[in-house]
Amino acid sequence: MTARNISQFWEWGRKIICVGRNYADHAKELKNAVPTEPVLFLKPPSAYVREGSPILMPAYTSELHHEVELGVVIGKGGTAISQSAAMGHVAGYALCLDMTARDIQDECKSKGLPWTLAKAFNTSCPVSEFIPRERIPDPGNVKLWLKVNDQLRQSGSTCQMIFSVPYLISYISDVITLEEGDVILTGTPKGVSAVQEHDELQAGIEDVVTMSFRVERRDQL
Ligand SMILES: O=C(O)/C=C/C(=O)CC(=O)C(=O)O
Repeated sequence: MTARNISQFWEWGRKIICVGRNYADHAKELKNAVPTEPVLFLKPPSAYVREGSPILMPAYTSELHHEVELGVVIGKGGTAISQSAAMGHVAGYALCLDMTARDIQDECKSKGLPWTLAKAFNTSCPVSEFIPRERIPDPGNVKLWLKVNDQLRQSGSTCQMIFSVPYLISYISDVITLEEGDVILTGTPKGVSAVQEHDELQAGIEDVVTMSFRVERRDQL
């Protein structure tokens, strides 16, 4: 799959499967137990936003958090993919943000409700350009960072992930068939924090890609 085709998928929309609590330090900073199995949730394709458009903070949250993540772009679909075959299904990568309405997520957690309002709103998944797989030879050794208004907030490496990319592809595809153009968000390292209207977020994968987004407030919803 070419970079051009993949960017079309983002415009047409494919599903986004997210992995929560995949870094022990982040699980602990939110006072969660370190998981023994991947924690999964979904974002719809309408969550994607590309550079040049703002992240729209829903009116119902007063605590919007950034979470910087490595996104794995699926190039060849499959069900019940083995770990040994998993990397053959990867077209490439993207730098992604999992924007999270933390106050709403906490409320949902306390009521035993799903996280949809907190995680799946429009523009909750800012993404970089497509990164062909050759540019990231080892997805288990990728340095990620995020700054808010030029101040470093997150800095981590995918070597800290609890569940590796091949494990996640295998685990997810047992439950949800993966299709060409799907993206797996692999979880965030520690350092998540709140952003405000008019903040500028910059994020990067060291030596590979950078991206920036402005936060604006959405008037309704
Ligand atoms: O359980 C919580 O309080 C929060 C979990 C998350 O938001 C997890 C992630 O999205 C992540 O770890 O990347």
